Amino acid sequence: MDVKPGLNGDVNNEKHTHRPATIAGPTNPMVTPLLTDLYQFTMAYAYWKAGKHNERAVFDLYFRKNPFGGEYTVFAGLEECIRFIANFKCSKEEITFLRETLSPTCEDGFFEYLQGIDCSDVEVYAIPEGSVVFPKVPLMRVEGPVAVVQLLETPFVNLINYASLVTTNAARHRFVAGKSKLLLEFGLRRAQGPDGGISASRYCYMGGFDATSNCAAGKMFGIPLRGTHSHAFVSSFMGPDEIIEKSLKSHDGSRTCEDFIGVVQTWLSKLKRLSILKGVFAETNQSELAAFVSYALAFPDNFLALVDTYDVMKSGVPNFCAVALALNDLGYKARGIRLDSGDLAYLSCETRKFFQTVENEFGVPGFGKTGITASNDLNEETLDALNKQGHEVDAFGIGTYLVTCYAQAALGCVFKLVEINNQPRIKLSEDVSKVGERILCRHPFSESKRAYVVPQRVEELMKCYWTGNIDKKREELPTLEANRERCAQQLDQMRPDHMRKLNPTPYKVSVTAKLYDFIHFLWLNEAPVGELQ
Ligand SMILES: Nc1ncnc2c1ncn2[C@@H]1O[C@H](COP(=O)(O)OP(=O)(O)OP(=O)(O)O)[C@@H](O)[C@H]1O
Ligand SMILES: O=P(O)(O)OC[C@H]1O[C@H](OP(=O)(O)OP(=O)(O)O)[C@H](O)[C@@H]1O
Ligand SMILES: O=C(O)c1cccnc1
Ligand SMILES: [Mg+2]
Repeated sequence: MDVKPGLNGDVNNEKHTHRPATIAGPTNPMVTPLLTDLYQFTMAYAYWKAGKHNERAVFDLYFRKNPFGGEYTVFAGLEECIRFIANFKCSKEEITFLRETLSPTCEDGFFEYLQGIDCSDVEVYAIPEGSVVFPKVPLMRVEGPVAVVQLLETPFVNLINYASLVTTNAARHRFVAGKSKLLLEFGLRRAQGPDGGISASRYCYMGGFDATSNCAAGKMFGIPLRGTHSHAFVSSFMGPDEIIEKSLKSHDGSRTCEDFIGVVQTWLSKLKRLSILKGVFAETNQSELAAFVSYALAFPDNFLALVDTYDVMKSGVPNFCAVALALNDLGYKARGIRLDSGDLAYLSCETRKFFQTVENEFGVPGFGKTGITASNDLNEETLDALNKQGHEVDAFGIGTYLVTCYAQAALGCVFKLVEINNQPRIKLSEDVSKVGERILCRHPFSESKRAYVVPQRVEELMKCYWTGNIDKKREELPTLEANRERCAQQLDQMRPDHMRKLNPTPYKVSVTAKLYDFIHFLWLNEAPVGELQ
């Protein structure tokens, strides 16, 4: 089943002028100023009490290690951070709650201050969402009054962590599956709660999946919806006698077949009589056939059957072919089958042979190419194993391992203070070099590792996504589709040896000689010097 919702319902798809008057609030209404750790509020109070709350601070958000044993990560979740700060305001109820929660010694002035704060003094610079990023490289730089930015730590890390992790997981599944395969995200039932499910669908699409089974995500983000049917549907039928309404109009509407099930039975007999299929199957399960016929009558344009409820080769596939051939008589093209158990490599190859036999024996052009979808606890390893064995699967439906990020539970993003009141300063802007200008690139920590490089392309990674200063240029938030394209383009530029699953070649991020000197100066400055007695 294939449904392509319109792109309405997503504020992202609204046409923005240069500076939209408003940015919509967070997708999840649970994302409020209180969605933070208690210590952010206690620190905010202590900053305020010390008269430090308005000191200008800079925090960097980054992660220390690529997930899944890989050499790359896809950055995601930026839009939600911007939606959050664009609408940051403590409600009266939230202030009352904080007043009751924090120590009774906290002065009233603090709560008046809290009531008044928003993020108009905050600036956010970030790498565009959907970019391929690497450990220890700042993904976001958040500048503003220290007490306010401190409150943003937990929600920002929360919004980036899973988003980037699951986008990377999706990208990794796409890399193993190959570009030609259709990837369907089927994880909602196994996701970590409703937000986990919605986020998984959104970010798996960004990371390279083609569609989701999650209707809410389809509506909210315009992600194409796809689906088949379940075993319950098949086992709910007792036999063909249950089907009362047996007629089906032809695709062009010119005629009506009054006994569709009769035509299906005739095709099943013809299949049975084919000498080439002797020994492949005999009697098929009639309740399964009834289920397939019913689904075909309901969706003649989009007929897809789950064929493993009883026996794939002895029942499911022949039953599917009988229904598909009857639909073909009426000008419909069946979409295909889904395999959800057993040896998916073997069964997909056997099914393909069966389809090709039908095409050759009955002269139905294209029948051999009827779609084969596979599901059942798939992950990077099983996709890789299927590739190595050889298979005939066109589409993979992936749930549990994808959306729960089973192979690694968290990315481990951090949000660290790097500057307060201009101390210490890292003037990255001065480090921008020019194309053709030879520069020394250094390993950030290993002194002997360095190389001269002549840049072919110079690109400023960080852009300003949020500022209250109306004279400053602020990047518009790209659509999900644009982020998805960016992600695909960036992944395409990666060398395959950095992408492979087993022992990928380390991707080297160097620093300029100037930054190297600066890091080492700071480092040495902070390290205490011992005194030998
Ligand atoms: N050819 C294959 N090579 C490697 N892994 C495969 C292959 N075919 C299927 N798998 C994977 O093997 C696992 C099989 O799971 P399991 O042992 O539960 O089998 P099943 O067929 O689902 O059995 P059951 O019918 O009892 O649920 C799944 O993770 C599936 O993705
Ligand atoms: O296997 P996943 O990657 O999580 O993909 C989603 C699974 O969810 C559905 O069945 P469910 O697992 O609910 O029941 P089943 O195992 O009995 O088919 C579907 O048939 C898939 O097998
Ligand atoms: O549509 C499907 O086939 C589907 C959807 C969710 C989970 N498993 C399968
Ligand atoms: Mg299952």
